[in-house]
Amino acid sequence: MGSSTSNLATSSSPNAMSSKISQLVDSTIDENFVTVFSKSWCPYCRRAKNLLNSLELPEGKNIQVLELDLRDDGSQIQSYLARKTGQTTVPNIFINREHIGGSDDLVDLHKSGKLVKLLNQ
Ligand SMILES: N[C@@H](CCC(=O)N[C@@H](CS)C(=O)NCC(=O)O)C(=O)O
Repeated sequence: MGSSTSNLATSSSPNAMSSKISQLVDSTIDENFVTVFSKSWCPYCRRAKNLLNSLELPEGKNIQVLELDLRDDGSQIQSYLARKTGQTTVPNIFINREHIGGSDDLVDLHKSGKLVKLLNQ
């Protein structure tokens, strides 16, 4: 599981900053099979990451985790995610570009058998 430590908190203008944040979030979701926007101390995030790590991913498919509390641009990413998905909490999970929701949504998907199908599509 990867974890990005770079950040975009620069001295750019607010508009340039927000466009960089949206590009970062959208390209991360596009370029990774699973993306988890997380916080390192969050128990729901831990549960989601543990569940995803316990499942086999097809060859070449990856999980990218961004720990928002460890980044200077974390609160801007969280605000953009709230606008994009309507979800204000972490974890905020995407699989194959599809917004899944949070930890409870992921666990429900797993219980119904749909998570394994989503991971193997
Ligand atoms: N039902 C949600 C609960 C998630 C939740 O409450 N996350 C907390 C952190 S553990 C949160 O995002 N709090 C607001 C924040 O950190 O900004 C889920 O299953 O994902």
